[in-house]
Amino acid sequence: MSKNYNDFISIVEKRNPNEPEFLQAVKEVTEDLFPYITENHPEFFEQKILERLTEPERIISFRVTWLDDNHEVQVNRGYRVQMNSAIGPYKGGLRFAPSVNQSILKFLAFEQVFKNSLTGLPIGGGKGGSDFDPKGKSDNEIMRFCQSFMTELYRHIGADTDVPAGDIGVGGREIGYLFGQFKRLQNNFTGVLTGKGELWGGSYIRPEATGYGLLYFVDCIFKHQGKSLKGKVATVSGAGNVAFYAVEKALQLGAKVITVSNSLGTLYDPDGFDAEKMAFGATLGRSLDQYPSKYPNAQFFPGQKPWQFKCDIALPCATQNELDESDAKMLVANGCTCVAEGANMPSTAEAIKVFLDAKISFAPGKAANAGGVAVSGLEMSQNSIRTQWCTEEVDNRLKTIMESIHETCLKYGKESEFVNYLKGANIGGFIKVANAMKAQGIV
Ligand SMILES: NC(=O)C1=CN([C@@H]2O[C@H](COP(=O)(O)OP(=O)(O)OC[C@H]3O[C@@H](n4cnc5c(N)ncnc54)[C@H](O)[C@@H]3O)[C@@H](O)[C@H]2O)C=CC1
Ligand SMILES: O=C(O)CCC(=O)C(=O)O
Repeated sequence: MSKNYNDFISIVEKRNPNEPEFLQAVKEVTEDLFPYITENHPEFFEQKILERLTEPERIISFRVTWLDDNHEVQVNRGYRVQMNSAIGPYKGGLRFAPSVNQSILKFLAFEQVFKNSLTGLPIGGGKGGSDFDPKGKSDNEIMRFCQSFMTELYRHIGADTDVPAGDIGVGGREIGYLFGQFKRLQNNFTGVLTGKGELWGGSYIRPEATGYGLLYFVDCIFKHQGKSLKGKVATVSGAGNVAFYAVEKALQLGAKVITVSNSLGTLYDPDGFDAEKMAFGATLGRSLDQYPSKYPNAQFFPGQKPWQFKCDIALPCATQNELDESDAKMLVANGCTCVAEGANMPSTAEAIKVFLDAKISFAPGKAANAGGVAVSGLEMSQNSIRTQWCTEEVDNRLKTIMESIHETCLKYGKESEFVNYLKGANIGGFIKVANAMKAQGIV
């Protein structure tokens, strides 16, 4: 392998043309890994560990044909990117969104490898999904799509091979339809998916885990600085699974949350949300603009992002590249001291540079949002030993895992003036996978 970083990147660029998100994720990780390997593990260069890590073990792409409610034939494309299985079965969510393409799934699968390693659990990395748009579809259409998707995917996954879960556009309902079809095809009740219902093999706290875990991580950051979350003002983007439970836990920890958002715009409530307001917000679906009719101090800003509002903590929980350089500059100028990513790669490379230059606490998704996949890993364990742990047990384990990820980030990311959480997460996630690859030979 090339020991020159620019040569390495230009090879990856040539091998993956037209995949900007994947290249962005590779650069975000390998910029930290290259100097670390040079200094500590030059043997990884001979073994081409980085070149192997950036080449998926397998990519499956397939046609998904289904009938809509008007009896019209619809055709979508399905994918599963099986990125790396050095430390366990492939593990990672399925995304259903019209923007889904191979580049996005490869970036997500790549990130997942490091994230899953950071949890300390024996899970490899993968990701999948489809360009199917669930918005505006009936329940029956969603079910027919999920059944058709699984009719192809089932032959590539399994409890010890590859265990998908949810992501954008895939929640408990979709996991139910996917699981039902897998069971019908295989005549086999097995832990092949996580995020299952609590009555049929799911783990308590899985729906909450990503958002709760994010706040447990932020709590660690503040405690490490001898501070508390009490009274801190937080801005949140997104209004889905991750955002909702992030707001809930932030409120429980004493923070004041003033925004949520969706692709239509941002809802700003200067008085802060509370449990009752959140419950009302949850009834609105995508119509967040209806919220001020009940809480007139609030305002909906169509087409705008939450980062213009003064805050101590920013929690991007919507989607990739939703926070750019100008947003980052605004956050820093307004006194924000902590940005923790609930979404995967929500900050652009330029935004990250602004945060690192300003030496504020920047917690990348692979560390800060690892709580979701961690509880998925715990769901796999519960399925294997045919038991179900109570809510408190899972929540305690989640907290412990987030604390240990924070410790790993400190171990590899502590610099003289501040903690470089990005570097800490990149190196901490890499080391176990690289050593496992080395032990398993040239495969
Ligand atoms: N669900 C999980 O357990 C995990 C999810 N993530 C990541 O968290 C993010 C959110 O996922 P979920 O909450 O599960 O999905 P979701 O489908 O429940 O919610 C996504 C939310 O983001 C909003 N959104 C989408 N595009 C947007 C845009 N361009 N601008 C503003 N808002 C936009 C949607 O309106 C929706 O409110 C994704 O990046 C996902 O990969 C990361 C770890 C685990
Ligand atoms: O729970 C899982 O397996 C995957 C969660 C996920 O997709 C993610 O961490 O981005």
